[in-house]
Formats: sequence, structure tokens, C-alpha cells
Amino acid sequence: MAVSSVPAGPSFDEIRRAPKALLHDHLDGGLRPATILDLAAGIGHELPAATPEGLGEWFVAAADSGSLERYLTTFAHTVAVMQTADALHRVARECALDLARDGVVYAEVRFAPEQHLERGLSLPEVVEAVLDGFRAGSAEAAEQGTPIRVGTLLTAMRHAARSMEIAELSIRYRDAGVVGFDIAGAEAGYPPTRHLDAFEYLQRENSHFTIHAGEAFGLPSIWQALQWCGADRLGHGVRIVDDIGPDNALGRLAAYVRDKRIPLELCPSSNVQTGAAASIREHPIGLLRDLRFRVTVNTDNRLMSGTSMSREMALLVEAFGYGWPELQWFTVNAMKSAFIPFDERLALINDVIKPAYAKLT
Ligand SMILES: O=c1[nH]cnc2c1ncn2[C@H]1C[C@H](O)[C@@H](CO)O1
Ligand SMILES: [Zn+2]
Repeated sequence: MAVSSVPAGPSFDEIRRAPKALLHDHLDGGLRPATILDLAAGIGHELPAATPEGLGEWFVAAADSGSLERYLTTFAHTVAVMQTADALHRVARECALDLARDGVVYAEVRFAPEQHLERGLSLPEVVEAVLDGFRAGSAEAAEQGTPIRVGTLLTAMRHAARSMEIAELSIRYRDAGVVGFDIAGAEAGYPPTRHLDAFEYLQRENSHFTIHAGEAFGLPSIWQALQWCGADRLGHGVRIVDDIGPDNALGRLAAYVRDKRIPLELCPSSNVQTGAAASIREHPIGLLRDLRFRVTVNTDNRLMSGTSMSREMALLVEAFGYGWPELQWFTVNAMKSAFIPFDERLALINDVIKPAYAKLT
């Protein structure tokens, strides 16, 4: 008798080889543990572990805290070793290489320049070191047969008061690799409207920005980010489910987000660690995809979550039974929502992503 077998979903290795697009990844949340050890030794910064394996495990365990505020404390160690042009260049170069090796063909990587001034660098020096690092890593990745396009987002910290300066910096470097702006950091108590002048300035400059909203705080944060600040995308935005009823009826804000095709930069593992979702299986990404919100899959902080773009997708395959059509949909959604020009987005979709998935589906 024939045993009926459920066809296995895409394997991790197949997912790794498939082209992927990533919109939400923090430069200071993705360092190689060995690089942190190396850089820390050079400046005498004390770390909580002495081996790459031990340090990697420490970051994941410490970030696994159930609170965004506690999760964010782990960045003290990465930011501490990213205070010179050489260190920033190295971290950015390795980031581009690591993402390319994971099959990411387009990535927007963000970081907060104001956090890298402790050893005398100026804001432009910080940005230039990172942009150079991304250029070097991307060139090497292309030579290795894994081409990647990396765009940089400049982040302002929402508890601080430098958002206007950082927004101006993003415009100054808009033709040199910076493709947009963001605000990040503790959400509760720091509404995005504190930075309204920066967002209004960016709108007048015809620029693009995303806002971390709807992660550790709910609908009012999302509403402000969209309706007061004019965000093009939502960093996380996962709490939009609070505006969806048990019968899947959409409230006005949820309907607006879906109707306007506002991209949601969902980060499953990160959300479980900060307590924004109970588990991957219970993550609202399943519902939001079923309801056809513009959902994208992201890593947030590869170091703190011990993850990669391939791993996030593999976790969703396991939890929700997704196959290639869903993985392609997430990838095309991300590419459509990218901050690079339309013709460049289309070229990646039509020349790279669709042909590769056509062979897989
Ligand atoms: O998921 C996040 N929510 C809010 N802030 C975050 C998240 N991940 C990283 N950050 C913060 C810590 C970093 O130092 C900063 C810039 O990348 O952004
Ligand atoms: Zn983030």
C-alpha cells in the first residue's frame, strides 16, 4: 500500500540558495562574535564571554528577556567596539559578506550614527566608514559569485534629540548609498511625534523613512507613525493585530494599513525575544499574511537572535507549512517596498528573484 506522504517544505539549504530581500537589519545587531572579541581586545573592552561560541550564546540568552528595554541593553557591547573608522568599516564589510553568503540579494541595513562618536569620530566620518565598508563587502561578494546590493538607513535614537541632524545627514549622503531614515530605541514613552520636525523635513526633501512602531507599544504608536509622521513603512508594526477583531474584521487603522499597502517589516524571532509575540507559531505573521497585508520577513538583529534571513524563513516554513510560493511572495513584497528607485527594484524582481523562484516552485 502506498504511504501518502506530505511533501517536505523547502529545506534550510534550499532556502539559503534562494534569493532573499531584507529591509530591517541593524548593523550593530549583526556583528560576528569573533569580530567583537577581536575589536574588544584591541581597546580593552570587557566582554561577558571569552570565546566566539560563548559570546554568541550570551547575546541570544541576554536578549531573550521578554522586554524590549532589556533586549536593548545588549547593544552596549556591540556599540562599544564600533567607535573607530576601521572598526565600522570592518563590521560593515563583514555584514555585506555574511548577508550575501546567506543568499540575500538586496538588504537595507540600519544603524544610528550618533552612537559612534565616543572616540572622536564626526557624524560624516562615521557614515563614510560604513558606506565604504558596505562597498568593499559588496564588491568581494560579487567576486565570490554572490552579488548583493546594500542600501543604508540612518537611524536616530528616539529617546535622544538628534533626529533632525541625522535626517540632514541622510539627505547629504542620499546619492552615496544612504537610501532612507528610521527611528529606533525604547518605544514606550517616546512617541514618534517627538521627531516630527525631522519627518517633515524629509518629506519636503522627497525622501523615504520607516519608523519602529507597534513593537513594544500598540496602536497609538502605529497611528502616530503613519498619520502624524508620514512613515512609508512600519518597523515591526506587529501590534496592528490589536485592530483586527476575532472575526477578522479590520478596524479603521488596520484597514488603512492594508488598503494603502503599508509594508510591515516583521521580525519573528526578535518579536518572540522581546515578548511582542508568544512564539513563532503564534506570531501574527500567519494571520497578517492570510489577510494579505504587505508582509515582509526580516532579521532585526542577527547576533541577538542567533539568526539569519534563511533561518527566519525556515522557522516560518516549519511553523506555518509555507512553501516556495509564500517565500517568493515575502521576497517580492520586500523588494516592492525597498527605498531604491522603482526601475532598480523591478530589475531585481524580474531578473533575479522571479527566475530563481520559477525553478523552485
Ligand atoms: O527591534 C528594535 N526596536 C527598537 N530599537 C532597536 C531594535 N533593534 C535594535 N534597536 C536599536 C538598538 C541599536 O543600537 C539601534 C541602532 O541600530 O537600534
Ligand atoms: Zn529593529
